[in-house]
Amino acid sequence: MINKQLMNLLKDDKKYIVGIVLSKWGTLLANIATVSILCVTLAQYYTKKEVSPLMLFSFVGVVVVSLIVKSIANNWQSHCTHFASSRLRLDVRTAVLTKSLEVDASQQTLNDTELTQLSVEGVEQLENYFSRFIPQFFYCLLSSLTVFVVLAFMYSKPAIVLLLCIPFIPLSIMAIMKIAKKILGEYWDGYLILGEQFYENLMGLTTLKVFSQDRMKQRQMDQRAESFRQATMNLLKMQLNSLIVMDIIAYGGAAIGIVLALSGYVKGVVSLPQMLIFILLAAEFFIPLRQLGSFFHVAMNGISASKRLFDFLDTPNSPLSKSRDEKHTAVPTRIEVEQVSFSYDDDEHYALKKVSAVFEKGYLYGIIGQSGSGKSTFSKLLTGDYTTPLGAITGYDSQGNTISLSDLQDDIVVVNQKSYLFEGSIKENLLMGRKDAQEDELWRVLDSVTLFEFVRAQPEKLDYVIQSNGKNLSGGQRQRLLIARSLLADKTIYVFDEVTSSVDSDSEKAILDAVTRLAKDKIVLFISHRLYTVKEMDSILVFDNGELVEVGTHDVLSKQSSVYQHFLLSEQELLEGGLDYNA
Ligand SMILES: Nc1ncnc2c1ncn2[C@@H]1O[C@H](COP(=O)(O)OP(=O)(O)OP(=O)(O)O)[C@@H](O)[C@H]1O
Repeated sequence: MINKQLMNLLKDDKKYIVGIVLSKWGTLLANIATVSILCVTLAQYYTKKEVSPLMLFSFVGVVVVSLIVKSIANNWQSHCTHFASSRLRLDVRTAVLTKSLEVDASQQTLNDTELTQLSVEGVEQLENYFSRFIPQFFYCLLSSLTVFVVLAFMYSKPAIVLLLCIPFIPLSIMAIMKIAKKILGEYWDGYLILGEQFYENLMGLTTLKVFSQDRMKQRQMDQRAESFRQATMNLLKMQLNSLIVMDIIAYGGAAIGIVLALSGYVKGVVSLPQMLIFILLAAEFFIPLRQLGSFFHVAMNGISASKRLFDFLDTPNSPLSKSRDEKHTAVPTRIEVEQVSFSYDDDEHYALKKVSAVFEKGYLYGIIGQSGSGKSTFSKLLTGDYTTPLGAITGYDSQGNTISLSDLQDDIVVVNQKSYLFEGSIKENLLMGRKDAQEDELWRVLDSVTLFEFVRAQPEKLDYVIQSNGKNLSGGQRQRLLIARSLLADKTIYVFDEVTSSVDSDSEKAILDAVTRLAKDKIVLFISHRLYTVKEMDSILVFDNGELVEVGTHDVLSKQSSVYQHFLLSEQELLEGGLDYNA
């Protein structure tokens, strides 16, 4: 019932749980005092047909003090609950986000949608575990003991009977837990799959409409929603059934206690006030346990969500991940790639096979190859999206000192098809590259990608608001803005992956000019499947079927490399003589 791994999450916040338990206990003591004085007063009135002034004074005094204690305890309880839950939510969400940055992409057990759902809804459910279930669990132990002592003090036999009924509730909870695990597993699976499909269909809605597949997808979603509804109903059914079982135990136990107290009174073993106190407190004996039962169901949801979160948090970190505080100072001027191989599925199919290459500062490297030849995989290994134990990638500074790949990655900026522009002003998006950049620097980078005139023509200038992922920009403008942001970051190594693949010829020229200027004092890798874009570059690396087959300038390769010549020929045919490469 108490999950060790979950409890470890609380760290220093255990004091809030103690606070909640003590405040509940304070309320219970106040209740016991009120019930006792009420019963004694009623008994006096019943036997003497009057209430003495002292008794009345004691009654009012105890009720007022109890109300004050209860009000303080309630306030303290909400304070502790608030802190316990808000700190926990923040801690878990931070842990999940940090982990998602540290895990190698190939090791990710959850996709982005699942991660979002678990971090939002899953963490909310987890909060119930800590702020409701756990305090109630400890409170139950304390309250049962307290009420037992009070009742046993008056009439021990029925008090012991009540005590013997108690284990039935945890036992029934444990029995239900076994059945609940499977039902909750189905519930969460259904929830995550539904969320994932909904998100995917939303993202691809235009495509679905274009191909008239939206109705079909809608039907699929309806089916999924229906099975999720059924899983939710099964969960509710299970919860209601178990609550009935717990009600029978709790109220049945209280009824037995009341009957025994009444028979004790009839036999003259207990006095009238004792009998009344017993009757009223018998329910108090079971109510916390009954509440524990209902909190348990909510908590089970959190435990089930936490299992998935813990599986994710237990994923081993990428060997390249490191603390954000560790900063290296050496500036890389050379990268050596030695015999690097990589397979996505750890099987026989290698996306990269024994690739060796050298990249130096001040040079622009074009990387080309047919679709699927391994170009992007190569860039993902450089940037740390994926890691491989096969081969080595090492950096060197100008003195020849080595720089590890993880340090090297601090100096790499990549622009690819997945690079994102956020909803906000142009300025805000640019400042993500370097937050302390001055306005004149922003204009300079805009100018270097020929966006200066476009931005200046906007009435809001740099405050012109772009929609999410640059929806209100043309493809070329979007791509140029992404490059401007990367230039502002002023890193040492740049990887541009297919940045000209979907832009007009003016944007393409602007991008190529900017990249060529950048390479004068940086290491720049430019991945493209269009040969003519890399023709002027200092060195061209030709990938074929995962292998680096040729390296050289256009002039050398076009004379010596059969793969390059073949590539050249097929592209020329495709463009139907539109470009003369040997010009
Ligand atoms: N995430 C992935 N999981 C499994 N296999 C992958 C993954 N990404 C790429 N591959 C495979 O790895 C091989 C190399 O792909 P890669 O994306 O590196 O090629 P590319 O040269 O960049 O192609 P393109 O020019 O079309 O982008 C291909 O066989 C591809 O199917």
